[in-house]
Amino acid sequence: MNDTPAVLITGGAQRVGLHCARRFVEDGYPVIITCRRLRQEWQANPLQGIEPILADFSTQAGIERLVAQLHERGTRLRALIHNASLWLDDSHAGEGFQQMFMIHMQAPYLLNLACADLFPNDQPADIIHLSDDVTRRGSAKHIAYAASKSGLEGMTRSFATRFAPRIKVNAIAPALIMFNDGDSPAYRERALAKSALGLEPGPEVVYQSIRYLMDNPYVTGTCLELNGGRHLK
Ligand SMILES: NC(=O)C1=CN([C@@H]2O[C@H](COP(=O)(O)OP(=O)(O)OC[C@H]3O[C@@H](n4cnc5c(N)ncnc54)[C@H](OP(=O)(O)O)[C@@H]3O)[C@@H](O)[C@H]2O)C=CC1
Ligand SMILES: Nc1nc2c(c(=O)[nH]1)N=C([C@H](O)[C@@H](O)CO)CN2
Repeated sequence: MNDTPAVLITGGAQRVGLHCARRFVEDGYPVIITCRRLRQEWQANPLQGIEPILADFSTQAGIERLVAQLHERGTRLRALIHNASLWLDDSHAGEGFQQMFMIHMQAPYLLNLACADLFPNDQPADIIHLSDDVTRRGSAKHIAYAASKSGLEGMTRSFATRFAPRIKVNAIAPALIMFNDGDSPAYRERALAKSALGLEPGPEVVYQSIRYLMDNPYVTGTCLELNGGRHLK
């Protein structure tokens, strides 16, 4: 059995998380991802080097089940990457707020507290929170989403203080990384125009940012901007 500590990516079954999971495998890391459902396509094309664990963070019990599973199987962690996310607008009102609080704040909070002991003491250790550039200015249409991501960024500093010097804790605040299939041409044009660089970079820039934070021993308690110069517009 490979006893190299694993990289755990929550919500890693698609898009940014799955890209990063595959890149970590290419770079020699064992990878665990969480997802709420296994993908049909994995029957014909199994995930190489990536172990999926079913986990739903919409309830505290679901989060605690993941904690128990990781301890029961003796998981050792190199990095815990909180990628799982719901991007809901405010038409979802209180239910949406509750769900995004659970996924963007409660799950990282409980997992960080309960899984800190899974990091070996004598090796580099990282926790990385995936936030959003929207925390910089807020969002008129995603108030609850922005609030929950702001809370996640605040926890970055708190956990960095609590876990230093053993575990580094940082956040990444991306702006547009990759569109969703249903995004209209008009929406895409508007989104691209919001940044100085005006591009849809794709998920590799997130992997590069994660590796920067993991490979640099002198960075903790920070939030790395990854926004194409949106703050310049
Ligand atoms: N894409 C972009 O342009 C941007 C992304 N970001 C951030 O980067 C990260 C990755 O983005 P992206 O790949 O688009 O994310 P997705 O919207 O594709 O969501 C990632 C995963 O989150 C998981 N998830 C959702 N709800 C729950 C839940 N209740 N319990 C457990 N897991 C859940 C889903 O897993 P499953 O499908 O298995 O249920 C989903 O696959 C996110 O944190 C996002 O907020 C920030 C700015 C821009
Ligand atoms: N969980 C998600 N969060 C976000 C997504 C997404 O697809 N899933 N997408 C965005 C947008 O790209 C936005 O940054 C630009 O329109 C934000 N967060």
